[in-house]
Amino acid sequence: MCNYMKIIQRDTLNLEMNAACDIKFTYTAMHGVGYSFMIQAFRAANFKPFIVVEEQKDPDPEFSTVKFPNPEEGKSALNLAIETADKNSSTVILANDPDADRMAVAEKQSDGEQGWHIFNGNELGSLLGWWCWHSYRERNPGEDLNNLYMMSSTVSSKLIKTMASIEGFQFFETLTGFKWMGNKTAELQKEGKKVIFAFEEAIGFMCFTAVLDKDGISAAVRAAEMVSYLSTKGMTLMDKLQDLYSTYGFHISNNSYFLCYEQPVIEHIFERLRNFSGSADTYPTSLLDGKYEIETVRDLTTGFDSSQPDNKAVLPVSKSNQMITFTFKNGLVATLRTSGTEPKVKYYTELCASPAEKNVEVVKATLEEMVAAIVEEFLQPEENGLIARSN
Ligand SMILES: O=P(O)(O)O[C@H]1O[C@H](CO)[C@@H](O)[C@H]1O
Repeated sequence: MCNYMKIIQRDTLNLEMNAACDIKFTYTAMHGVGYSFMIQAFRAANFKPFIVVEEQKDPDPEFSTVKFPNPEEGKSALNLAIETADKNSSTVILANDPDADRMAVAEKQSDGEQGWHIFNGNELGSLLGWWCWHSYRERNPGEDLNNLYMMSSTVSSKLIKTMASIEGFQFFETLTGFKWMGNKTAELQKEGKKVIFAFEEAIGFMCFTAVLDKDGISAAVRAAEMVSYLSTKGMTLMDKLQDLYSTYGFHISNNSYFLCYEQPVIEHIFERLRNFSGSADTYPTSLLDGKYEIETVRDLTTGFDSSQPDNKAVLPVSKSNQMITFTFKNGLVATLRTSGTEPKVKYYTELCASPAEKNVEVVKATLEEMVAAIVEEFLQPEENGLIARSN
């Protein structure tokens, strides 16, 4: 067994439990490189072989069976995996992107009418973060939590931050992109600290430290192990997610983007927000005519951060990337930024509710209303000719 697979095995909490697991997993490599590694990794963690999506198991530069070979782009990328799973009475799908550094999970819901739930990156980050915390604690009970870290990018869900504040371990936030989290992990390790999990909403996960980067193979094995564990408790992934919400409060996100190929238009959008009342650093102060008030603004293009005593942002500033975060009084955090890799203006929003709020529909309705207003008032898609995401 190669060293990487030995680490996968070492990080496995319970080999006997996995051997006894009777949940059927379906796996797709999305026409990429993951298949042979997943076979080995499943074996290393003592799982029975998974069902593979035959048409997508080998590298194919044409990605012949999918419109976008990116499990992050929504349901259509998983159509064939869902068909395969249904044919084989399999209830959990594990999917890598073609270079197998990211991972998606779908679960068949027990209420047949609900069909398959494809977990978004924030939901998976919350679940995998919990699993890494749970398995680490099982193996290291009573260990000093001052040296134990999880991290996520600043545009990802804050559920593991809430978890850290309640459970007592440490949380660190970085800029978008795994280089920040990988480097921070290496830095913390040099100081003798332990990092057990890092993630970003773009379905990138570092479960323990087999690789100091996002890694779709180890993440898929850890997800399977979490499913295996939960099944011994009569629970599904969805049940566990609801359980996390009831402990830590609903953390509901809504992320999307517009395409924009005109650099001056992008600059106009962000400059308008920076000069909202006609002079510099006068950002919007509310949404919907004062209905939702903004508490603080952080602009990582200029370095302004009204939440800091000296108004200076803590995270690194880059003049060549547009990125503004608005924190609202009701707990919504919204970031607008330009992608570093594609012609997109992205928005990331999350409403973190208190555990006392038990009605998710209330949270969802508020989030929906606020996101619609952020898009209309801040991005102004019609005036700016932004191209809506197609799905
Ligand atoms: O938004 P851009 O800069 O394109 O970055 C994207 O590229 C990375 C892909 O995993 C993630 O960090 C994602 O957010």
